Amino acid sequence: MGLLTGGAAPLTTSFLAASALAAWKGDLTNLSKLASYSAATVSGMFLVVLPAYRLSPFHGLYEYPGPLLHKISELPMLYYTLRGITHLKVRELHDKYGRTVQTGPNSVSFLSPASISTIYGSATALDKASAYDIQHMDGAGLFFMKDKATHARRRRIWNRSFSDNAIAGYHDEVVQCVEHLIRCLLKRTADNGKVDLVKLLPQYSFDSLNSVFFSGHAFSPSLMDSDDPKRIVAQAAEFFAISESLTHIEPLFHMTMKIPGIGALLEFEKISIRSAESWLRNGPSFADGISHWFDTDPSQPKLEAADLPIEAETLLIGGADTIGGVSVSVVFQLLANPKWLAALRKELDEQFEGPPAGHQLRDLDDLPIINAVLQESLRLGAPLPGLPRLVPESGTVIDGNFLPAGTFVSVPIGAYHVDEEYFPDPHVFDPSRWIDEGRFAPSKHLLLAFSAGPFNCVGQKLVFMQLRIMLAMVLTQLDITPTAGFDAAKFWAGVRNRRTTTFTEPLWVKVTPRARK
Ligand code: HEM
Repeated sequence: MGLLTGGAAPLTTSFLAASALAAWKGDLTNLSKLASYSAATVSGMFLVVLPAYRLSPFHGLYEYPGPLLHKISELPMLYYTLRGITHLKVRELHDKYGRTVQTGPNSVSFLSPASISTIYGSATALDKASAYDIQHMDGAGLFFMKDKATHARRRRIWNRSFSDNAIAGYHDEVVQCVEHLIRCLLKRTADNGKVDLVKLLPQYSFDSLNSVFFSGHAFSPSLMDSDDPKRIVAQAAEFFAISESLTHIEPLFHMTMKIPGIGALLEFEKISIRSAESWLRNGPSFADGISHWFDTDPSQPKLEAADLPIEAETLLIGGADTIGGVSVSVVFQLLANPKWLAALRKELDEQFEGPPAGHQLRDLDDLPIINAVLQESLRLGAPLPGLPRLVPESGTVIDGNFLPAGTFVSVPIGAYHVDEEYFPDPHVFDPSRWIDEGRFAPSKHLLLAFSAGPFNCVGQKLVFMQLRIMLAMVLTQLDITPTAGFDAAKFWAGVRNRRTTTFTEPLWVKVTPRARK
């Protein structure tokens, strides 16, 4: 991960000190000489010695295939991340070098179900890598916890918000938010003749999370009404993108955070702190998501109030930014694949006569097409990239390869999801790959969008519930037509991924009340 890692840090330091001192020869009268010898030595170190070491048989990853530039420096991966194209570039690396590729001086990427099981799976899961230290808020948050025992204790608290009962309790809030979305889609179309889904759907997603988890106390007014003048959606995405990029220059992270101007990018941390304080001040107005963490049952572990800000940050990014991006992807896929839009509408029309009443929306779990459409959209548009894990002291064997202690390993989600061997015709949007004998079959293939094992996504049931309700209500009540000039290939080529999915192209549509035949 880091520029100085790759097993070379001790070697680097000793070499540096020894060569600068040797050149200086103890001449106390000329300290500036020491400075210039040191500068020359540091440059030599970075330009010659470190790369030579990283390419040498003394380096633990010598045997691993990968491009020379990646073997000597983390900079290529940093560059791809800054451009939001890591998922595409890592796929290209695997196409060229095979199922195992060295992507950085100390990082190896694997592409196989067996490696998923070794790296992330329950029994053998490796620890989270130091990339998870890239945050500087006070308090301890689930997402950033690396120690498995501490993590498991906090996870028990979070799990309470995602029990079947808890999720059923969010149903009315979710329905009300989609009703609000529908009004907003119609109003923006009426006002401007069209509406940009890239802008509106993430606003909807933040509003929905605010209602469901914060009883609406995180921010006010709603982003769909205000059009987000404080740029909450954009700031969350920028925050996520910066964190992802900094994982490649991790040793410089804390230094970077002190640079004037960079701190302003952490405005999102302040939003999270204010959201937590507001919830604590006002309290829940129903059994909202956060209220489950402060359960009054004395036998249950509770969250410390001091940890709420960092957990609020996880909620706003992990729970809202993700669903926002996936909502755009799923609607885009339906517009780009009218055959599947028609199939989904048919399924919904057969299930409901007219727009479904709120209570009817509780029974969408068994409908094959709506669930398969979501699963397929998550395959092609998974928001999170590779999730780095750390090889323990003893080293480990993955796919028959020995990895030395301290190596960062991962399975790149985007590259895995378009692997021909596991997903034939991988770039084709084909929900039928998730349907078996007329039923939704999520385990027909291995989807990695929510990761696997002890650190997997705690919110996945809520994701499906929320997106199913959105699709069912919107498609039974509205007609959505792309505006003239809709270019599916161009839109999809503009998808960028840096832990957050962003879109360089707008998705303009016209929305009208549905004309029923
Ligand atoms: C489409 C939507 C979502 C996707 C694709 C997604 C994906 C993921 C993935 C891949 C991870 C593992 C991250 C890692 O190991 O670094 C994760 C973790 C997590 N997700 Fe999600 N997520 C989504 C929505 C949500 C929602 C709605 C919530 C909460 C409201 C949520 C809360 C979390 C939390 C708290 C973690 C950390 C879990 C742990 O360490 O135990 N996510 N998510």
